[in-house]
Amino acid sequence: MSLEPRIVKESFSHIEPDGERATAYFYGRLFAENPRLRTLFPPAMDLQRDRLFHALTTLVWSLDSPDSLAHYLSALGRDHRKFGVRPEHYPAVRAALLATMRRFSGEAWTAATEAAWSTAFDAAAEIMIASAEQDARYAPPWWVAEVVEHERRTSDIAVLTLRPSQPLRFSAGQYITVQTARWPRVWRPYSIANAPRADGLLRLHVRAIPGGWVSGALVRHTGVGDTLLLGPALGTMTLTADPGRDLLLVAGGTGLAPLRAIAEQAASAGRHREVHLLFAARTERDLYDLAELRLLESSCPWLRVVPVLSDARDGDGSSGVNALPGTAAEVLDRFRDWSDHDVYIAGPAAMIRSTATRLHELGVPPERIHHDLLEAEQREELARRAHDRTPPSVCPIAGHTAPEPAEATARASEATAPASEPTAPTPQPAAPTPQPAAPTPEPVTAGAAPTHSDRS
Ligand SMILES: NC(=O)C1=CN([C@@H]2O[C@H](COP(=O)(O)OP(=O)(O)OC[C@H]3O[C@@H](n4cnc5c(N)ncnc54)[C@H](O)[C@@H]3O)[C@@H](O)[C@H]2O)C=CC1
Repeated sequence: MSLEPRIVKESFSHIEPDGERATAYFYGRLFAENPRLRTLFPPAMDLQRDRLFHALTTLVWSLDSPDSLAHYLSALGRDHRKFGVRPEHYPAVRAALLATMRRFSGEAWTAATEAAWSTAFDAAAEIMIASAEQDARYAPPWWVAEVVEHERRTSDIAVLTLRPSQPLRFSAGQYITVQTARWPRVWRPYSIANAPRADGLLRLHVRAIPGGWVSGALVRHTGVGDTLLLGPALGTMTLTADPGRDLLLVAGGTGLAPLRAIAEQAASAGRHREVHLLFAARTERDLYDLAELRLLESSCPWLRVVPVLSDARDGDGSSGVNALPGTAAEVLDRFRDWSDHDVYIAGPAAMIRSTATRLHELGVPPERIHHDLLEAEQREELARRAHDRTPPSVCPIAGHTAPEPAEATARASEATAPASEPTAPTPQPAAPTPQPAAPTPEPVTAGAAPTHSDRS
């Protein structure tokens, strides 16, 4: 049977306003019919519901664009290997999903709607399963990586250098998900801040956000010699083949990470494209990588680095680093005509929006402005919800000591990542050595959506 995007979208619009209740029903149904699956998930399911709904929304609204849908689902299938998802998990999810749609569509649910959803789910599952199987031929489901350098650049920002135990293939601009021994089963996304290197090392820029379990652990409780788990590289904001255009890179805060990687990639590509890198931060203190960027700049005549400080308008220290006052969007017209450049933007969602809008006004065609706005928005929404949540009365992860006050709120939300099978536990602080060859089974919906989600 052929895909019926119109029917699927129409019926989805019935449940979309009721998404929160529908996803709660979905998981209730899934676990009622497959009690064994419940043990694979953590007690607090709220963030997990958000992720499922995001994945479903992406799927439904991409049905008209088969290429981008296939790309999205392939990445989702590959990424789900780290949860131990197997083909036999899909029918349980299919049954729970159809039951949910039926329940929340009311009289709008017909035989034709059911057939359209069944076909859409089967097509999606087929792509995810095939992608996972193909990936399994040359890559592990996850990587074990040793921290070989840990630099605290500010009180809340650290730059980590990691050595994966096996080669981890990626393109400059992509991100990986990270799990710490301190928070088993909780994965958070971080961009890789370097282009691929012969020695395989990866760098991450991490800001500890309020209520962020993983970011707090990576910045404050991780050191050289510690072990992390990494998921596969994901994301589409990569450098386009050199069309002869120069580059403008606009970074906001730790959004610098993927753009640094792209600058390095451009440098290694032979003909040097001229690169302008605007590093926008709030205060001079937040220019956590400026010293390194200046070093890079001094050895690369094609690179120009410009710090921009939004909260230092009255000469309160910005002069020391020769920064422009204002936001990235506000200073764009002080340089040159960007209309013949390829532009990449990374940082807070609002900063991406205002910068892209301004560039458009300045004559840069939209197809030359690259960013991950949708992921940034979802990431911030998840981080906001995580911050708003009340802490659980008991620690959700067996064997952990009581949370520190600053981490308590985070636990309530970040414990929503998929849990692993008891027989093959994910690494604990004392024994952080998972076996890539023996992934732990997870339901297919676990960790859905490469949201890049909350970079918390
Ligand atoms: N760590 C990583 O690997 C990556 C992080 N990101 C994202 O980048 C963001 C960086 O956050 P922080 O370092 O805390 O940055 P921040 O909040 O300190 O802001 C960085 C810059 O963005 C500007 N900005 C912030 N809000 C704005 C608004 N509403 N309108 C216009 N400009 C605004 C600030 O003025 C500043 O110049 C996070 O959302 C993070 O998720 C993106 C890619 C990679």
